Amino acid sequence: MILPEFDPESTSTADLKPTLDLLADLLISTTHLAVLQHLLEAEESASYWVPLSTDDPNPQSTALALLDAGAHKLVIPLTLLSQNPDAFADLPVDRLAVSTTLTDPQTAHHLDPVLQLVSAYLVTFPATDPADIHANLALNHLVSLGKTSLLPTGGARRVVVRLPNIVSTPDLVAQLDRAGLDLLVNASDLTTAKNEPEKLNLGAAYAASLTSDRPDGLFPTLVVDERDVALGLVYSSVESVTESLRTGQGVYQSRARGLWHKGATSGATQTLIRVAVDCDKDTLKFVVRQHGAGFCHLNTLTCFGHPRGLTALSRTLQGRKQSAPAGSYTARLFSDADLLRSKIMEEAGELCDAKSKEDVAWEAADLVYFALTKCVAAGVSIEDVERNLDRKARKISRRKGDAKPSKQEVAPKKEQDPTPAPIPVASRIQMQHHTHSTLTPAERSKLLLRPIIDSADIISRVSPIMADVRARGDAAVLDFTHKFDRVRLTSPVIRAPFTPEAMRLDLQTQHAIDQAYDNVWRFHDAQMDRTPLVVETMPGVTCTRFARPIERVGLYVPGGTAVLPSSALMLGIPAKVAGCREIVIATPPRPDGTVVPEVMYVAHKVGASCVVVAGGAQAVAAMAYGTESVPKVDKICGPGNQFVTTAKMIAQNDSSCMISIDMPAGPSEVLVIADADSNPAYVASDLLSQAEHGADSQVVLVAVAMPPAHLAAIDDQIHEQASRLPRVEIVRQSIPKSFVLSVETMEEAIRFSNEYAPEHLILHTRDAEKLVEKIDNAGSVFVGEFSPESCGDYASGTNHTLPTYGYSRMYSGVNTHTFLKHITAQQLTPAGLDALGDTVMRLAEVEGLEAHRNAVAIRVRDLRN
Ligand SMILES: NC(=O)c1ccc[n+]([C@@H]2O[C@H](COP(=O)([O-])OP(=O)(O)OC[C@H]3O[C@@H](n4cnc5c(N)ncnc54)[C@H](O)[C@@H]3O)[C@@H](O)[C@H]2O)c1
Ligand SMILES: N[C@H](CO)Cc1c[nH]c[nH+]1
Repeated sequence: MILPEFDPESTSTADLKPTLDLLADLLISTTHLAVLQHLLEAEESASYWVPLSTDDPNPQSTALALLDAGAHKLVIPLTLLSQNPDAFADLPVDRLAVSTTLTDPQTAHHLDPVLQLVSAYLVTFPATDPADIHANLALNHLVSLGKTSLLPTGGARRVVVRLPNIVSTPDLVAQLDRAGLDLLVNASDLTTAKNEPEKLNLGAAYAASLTSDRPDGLFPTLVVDERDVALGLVYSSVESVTESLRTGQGVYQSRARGLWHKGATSGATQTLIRVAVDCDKDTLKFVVRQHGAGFCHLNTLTCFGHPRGLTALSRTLQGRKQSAPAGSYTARLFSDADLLRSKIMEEAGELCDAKSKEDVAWEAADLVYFALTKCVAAGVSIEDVERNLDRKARKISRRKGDAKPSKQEVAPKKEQDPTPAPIPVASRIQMQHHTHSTLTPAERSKLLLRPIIDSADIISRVSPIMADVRARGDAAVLDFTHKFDRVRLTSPVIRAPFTPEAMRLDLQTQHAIDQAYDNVWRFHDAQMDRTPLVVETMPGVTCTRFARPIERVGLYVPGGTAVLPSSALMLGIPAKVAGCREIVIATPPRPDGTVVPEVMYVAHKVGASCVVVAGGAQAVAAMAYGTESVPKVDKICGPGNQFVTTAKMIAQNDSSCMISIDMPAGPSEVLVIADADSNPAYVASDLLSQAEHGADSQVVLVAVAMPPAHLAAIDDQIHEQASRLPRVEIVRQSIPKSFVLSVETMEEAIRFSNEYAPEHLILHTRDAEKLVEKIDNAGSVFVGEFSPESCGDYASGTNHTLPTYGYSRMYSGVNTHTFLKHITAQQLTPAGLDALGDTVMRLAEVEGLEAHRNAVAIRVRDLRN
């Protein structure tokens, strides 16, 4: 067989790539990790062999990362493998190949010691004479290695040779094949075109390895769908294989009609997904995506009738999605996400409870039905799910597979693990890169946007929750807590005074909270408006403005993926400084139904009247409308996920509950401006500190006139630091959605940042303090390399509840004024009224408001008589 070699960084062979993918095995000739990563992520059906570089400083972890990312075979240079065979000894043999160049045939035996470690040899012979292939000592030795025993996982070792000084022809392929050797052919030497005789035709080269035991020389060809369901049996010829690869369609050899482009007349065409050959190379398998009524001329999917099982269910659901009658149960399932969610949860519960074989099969079938409905509703096919399973199966570093804490009814109390987390090995964690000068205006505008949230969908999920809490009060809050937080509580409220046990902390934590409290208090206390504003606008006319606290405030402290006692400080302190009469704190429960002692301690310090043990929209609704036990408040403040933020917005617009909110404070973001003076490790650490908040966090690096090596150092730091984080799985989701923007000047950087209006802005630049006056939009600015955002997040004094999504253009972050309202007053003396009277009366006349005019006229008349 041939093994094509493809260079992803060369544009000249890019057009051939989709065809090469059809042949399954493909050697990718780059050791550029980011490029490999990108290819592996996009891979749908091919099997990539990827090389490991001899220069790799940590080949063992790169090997694991590449295999986890989906590489089918890792090609390790012989020097690397021989130096440290133990480093690769635990990796699966069927996923490893060894590569070497043999200038001296005598050195072929150097390959012997690694025999047990690999399932393939990739050997380059720079000086092989084609006439001498069989006589060649080294090749013969390789042939014998290839025939050495079966692999532990089944299958045979492959021996692939690269003969750079020999022109590749179908005859050469056939000759090598008979000796048990495969030929490596560079993609630039291959073609699918009919009129490029100087190149090797891919179809002819592929077919050269086939043998036929039929008098007509045809090859029986099994046609299957992507799930390997047999659609029918046909025949192929060299010509039809060539044509099929050229067109990417199912093309066969009809014994009656010659070359047969399947579906050309019926419309039931096939997209070719993969071609494979059986173990003795006399039968082909074509994996196709079948279009139209089906493969069979009788309009059934297969020549053996209609499909069964998952294929049948998937097709039925696809059909129903197109045509289920409005109002039918299936149509409701497709359109009502909550109904479908409840069914999936219900069936999952029933499956867990099932005992007998029959019951388990019955309940599993029900669950699969609703799970597949969810897939079809989301445009996901059963083939997509199987591809996903296959990808997961290729991962070799396994997760422990414990249930997530939020999915356990009652989780044991977390113990602090004294050993540092091991470095999780997986694919490279990397931000996208853009260059400002090459962006079109549309591309630039797109970078200014945040990941889109389907607000209509979230509103439709949050509104029923809020309505239910409004109607059923505590009972609804408890039900939603059970549903979303998996905890069955008896009361949603813990009232002050809180018990010492509930607030018990170790001394170090208590000291840290106390110090943060003092700094945040100092900064917010300084913001307090204690002295009324008094202005005599004209003699005898005195206007004043004075502040009063908002009486009752509700503070939301997030607790979904991380519990944030720091948010309790950031909200509770300004509320207390402002003098709010009632402070209510809401936060989701832990799996055991309690609230973390750190939040309880802060609640106590700020004088909260109670802690509402609920999260999400139900907590917001409880504080907005009030329930039997949750006090109704006048204003709700605090950050949270999309459910929390949407609930706050809905409540604010519902005049029946009369509340206000602080601002939309959604998923955390940071924009870092860094220049060539910056420290790559510091820059990366700041970006990661926000990327770890949630999968929807967005972090941006604006790199000013930064040399490529400096940028690469930041990239490397991001990967290295991220790989060590306990929340690496979250970072893995947020970092690829985030981006680096290279700009040439500081002016461009500031302009972009002001338009982006980040929640946090960090300046890693020379003379950073001089830039501050140029900042027009940002929630909070961190100036210079020794001012990490973490200080503001916890303890320096500024507030961390800040506007996201670009709302820093018009909103301030939480501050003491958030909890105050301002009342104005005025007092006029007789002389003042006499002096101002005519102006007011004239303006009232202009507006046609006679009673307004009269209220002044009646007094002025007295004063002037
Ligand atoms: N902008 C800021 O100032 C700031 C500050 C701190 C945190 N944050 C952000 O706050 C967010 C906190 O989010 P979180 O999820 O960790 O905690 P959270 O407390 O905001 O939300 C958790 C709650 O969401 C509810 N929920 C979960 N899934 C649901 C579903 N499918 N339907 C309805 N409700 C559901 C549950 O009741 C759960 O208790 C993060 O995005 C973080 O970045 C922002
Ligand atoms: N960075 C968050 C504001 O977006 C606040 C926070 C809390 N804990 C840690 N950080």
